[in-house]
Amino acid sequence: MRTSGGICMIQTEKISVHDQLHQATANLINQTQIEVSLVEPINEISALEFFKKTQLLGDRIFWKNPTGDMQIAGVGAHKRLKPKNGEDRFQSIREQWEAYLETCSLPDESVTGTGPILFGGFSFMDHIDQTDDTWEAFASGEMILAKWMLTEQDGQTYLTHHATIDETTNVNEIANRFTEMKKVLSKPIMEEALPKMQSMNDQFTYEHWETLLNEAIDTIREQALEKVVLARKTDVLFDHKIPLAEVIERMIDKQTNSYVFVIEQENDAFIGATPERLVQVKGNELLSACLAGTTARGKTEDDDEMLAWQLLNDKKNREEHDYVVQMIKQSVAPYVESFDIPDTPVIYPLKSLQHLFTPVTATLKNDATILELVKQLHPTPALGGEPRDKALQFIDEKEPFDRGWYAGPIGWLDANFDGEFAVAIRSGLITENQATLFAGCGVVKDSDPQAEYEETRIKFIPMLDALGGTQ
Ligand SMILES: C=C(O[C@@H]1C=C(C(=O)O)C=C[C@H]1O)C(=O)O
Ligand SMILES: [Mg+2]
Repeated sequence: MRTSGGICMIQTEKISVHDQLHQATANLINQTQIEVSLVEPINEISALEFFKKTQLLGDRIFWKNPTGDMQIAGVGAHKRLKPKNGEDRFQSIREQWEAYLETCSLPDESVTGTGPILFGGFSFMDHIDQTDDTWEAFASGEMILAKWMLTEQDGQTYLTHHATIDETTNVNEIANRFTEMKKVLSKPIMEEALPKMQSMNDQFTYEHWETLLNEAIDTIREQALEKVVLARKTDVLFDHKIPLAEVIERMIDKQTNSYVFVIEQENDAFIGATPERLVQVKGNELLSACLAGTTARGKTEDDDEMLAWQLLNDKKNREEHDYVVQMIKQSVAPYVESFDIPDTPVIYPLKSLQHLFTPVTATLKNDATILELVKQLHPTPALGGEPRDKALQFIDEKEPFDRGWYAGPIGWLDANFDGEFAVAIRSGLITENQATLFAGCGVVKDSDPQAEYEETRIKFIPMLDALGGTQ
C-alpha cells in the first residue's frame, strides 16, 4: 500500500488554491463528486494560536511530537472514520481511509503533515463500557479528517482544507474560504486564566488499591500471570471552565520530551502529555519505544543521579521493563527485515519522573501499514501486561472503572500510511470545570502496593501541573 519513499518535497507554495481546485475539477469528467485536500503555506501563526482562535468553529484536535518539529492543530470534521460494527477496528479504519483516498484528488508531491491526514485514536480495550457515561462521546476508535488543519513542520507552516466538490460547486467560493479563515486567524487572542482547583476526589481509597494490588501479586505468584498494569483515576473539580489552549501551552512549556495531544468531542476533551511512543512509520523506517520502570526526579543533581542509578540497577524495575522489550521484539519481528534494540535500557528524564527506556529502530518489509503495527503492538506490557490476554482479562474484571481512551493509541497517519502513534497516558478527560485523570503502574511479583501507589501519585503530577493544580 505504502508508496516507496513516501510523499516527497513539494511545490505547493507555487500552486495557488485556485489552481489546485481547477486541477481537481478536471477529474469530475470521470466522477460525479470528488474530494479535495487544498494546501496553502501560511506564515504568521502557530498551531497553538490556531487552536485558540478556532474555538468557536467546531471540535478541535492538537498534536505536538516530542521534538516539537511537528505540530498540528485542526478544527471541524470533514470525515469521521469509526470502526464498523463487528469489524476489526484497525482494519475497518484502514478500509474506509483507502476508500476515501480513491476519491481524493491528491497533489503529486506534498509536505509531510499537510494534505489528507487522519488524526485520532482508539480506546484501550477494543470496546467502550457504556454502562458508565464517562466516555459516552468516544467510540472504540475514531480517526478524524479535519475540515481545517494548521501544520507546523520543520519551521514551515501550512493551512489544509478538506472539501467535497461536484459539477455544481463554485470554485471561487471554496477559494474564498481561505480568505475568511485567514480573517479569523488574524483576530487577537483573548488569554484565559487557569481556574482554581477546588477538590480532588480519589474514588479509589488506598484500601481498595491495596486489595487490588495484593490480588494481582498473588495471581502473579501463582503463575497465572507475569505482569499486569493497574490504574486508578481521580476527579478534580475547578472553580470555572478549564481553558484547553492554556493547558496545552503549559504542557508544551513544562513537559519536554513528550507528545502533547488533545481531541475534543463537543463538551468533552481528552488531553495529555505522554512520553511514550507506540510506533512511528516513515517510508520503510519504523521507530518504537520500550518505556517502563519509574522513579521520581531528585531535588538536587546528586540526588537525581542517585535515583537514576538505582532505577537502572533495580531488579524489579528491570523485570517490568524487560517484558516490554521482549514483547515489542516479537510483535514487530514478522514485519521487519532487521531491527536494532540495545541490550540495556537508558534513563528517559521527564520533569517530575524518570523512566527506563529502550529505543527500537527497524526497517520494514513493504507490506505493513501503520494501523497493522498499532494493532499488533497495542497494548504492550507497559500498559496491559504479560501474557496480554490474561492481563487484559484481569484489568477488565478487576479495575473498577473503564479506561476509555486512557492508555490507548493516539496519533496520525497520512495518505501513504506514514504516521505516528503515542500511548495516551499522563492524560485526562476534561468536561467544563471537571477533569478525570488517570495513572497506572506495572505490577510484577516483587511489587509493593504502597510503592506502586506512590508511583501513580507522581504520574498524576504532569496533568495536575498543566491544570495549574500543584502550586
Ligand atoms: C501506565 C502508565 O505508565 C506506564 C507504566 C510505567 C511503569 O509502571 O513504570 C512507566 C511508563 C508507562 O509505560 C501511566 O503513566 O499511567
Ligand atoms: Mg512501574
